[in-house]
Amino acid sequence: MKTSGGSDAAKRRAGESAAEAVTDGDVVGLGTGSTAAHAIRRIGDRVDSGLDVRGVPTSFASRELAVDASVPCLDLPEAVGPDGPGIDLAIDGADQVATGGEEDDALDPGGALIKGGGAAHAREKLVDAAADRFLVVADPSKESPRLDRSVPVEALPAGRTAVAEAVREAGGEPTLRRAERKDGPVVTDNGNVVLDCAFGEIADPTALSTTLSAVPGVVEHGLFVGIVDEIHVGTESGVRVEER
Ligand SMILES: O=C(CO)[C@H](O)[C@H](O)COP(=O)(O)O
Repeated sequence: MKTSGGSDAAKRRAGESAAEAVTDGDVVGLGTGSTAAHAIRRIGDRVDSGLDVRGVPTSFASRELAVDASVPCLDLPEAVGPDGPGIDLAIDGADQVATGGEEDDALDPGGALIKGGGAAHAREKLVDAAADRFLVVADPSKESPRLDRSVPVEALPAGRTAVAEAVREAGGEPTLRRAERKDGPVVTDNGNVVLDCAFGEIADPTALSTTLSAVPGVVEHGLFVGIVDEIHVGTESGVRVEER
């Protein structure tokens, strides 16, 4: 599994803290990445102790982890279809979490995220946005007043050059994500490619999100704006939980 950012102990504290928010009968969105993996394992321990939950995985990797941890799974269409139970909460990691700035700043990005370091952001956004509550799990290395990391943009393979051009027109510099242990690009669980797009400091995540979503050939991008309910930040000594 891809890992990034702070210590594994801090990630574990964050993941396990969010896993404690799961209650009997819940349907839980299961995020992707090394921090969300701790939450999945903890939910699995609680299932072994009798907790009744069903997980909705956000990726091939999170489904595999859930199966290993004995967490029963539902597909997203089953969960959110007309006869489905819905999703009570989702627990997912992030590559960067905006902590925000001045209270009177109309563009305060507090709670906005960049996701997609594991190229799973399209399904993650579907699941996280569909949940009644979305809990982010992170360590302090992910926090920043403003978002300034590259934004992953999942694009249809045939649209990659047109999408790259549109990103340049929007002020970004796109780089096709390459696989580490295979020749050629990373291919997502959906069969698409990923452009990592550097925009520098993102003053207005909402506006950039709208711009990127409107580009033909963009399947989904990694800016998550206005959907976070709680952020569980694991530290070396404990967990800080912030509501949004
Ligand atoms: O968005 C993601 C995958 O697409 C991950 O949640 C994000 O990359 C954080 O991963 P980690 O917890 O391993 O640092």
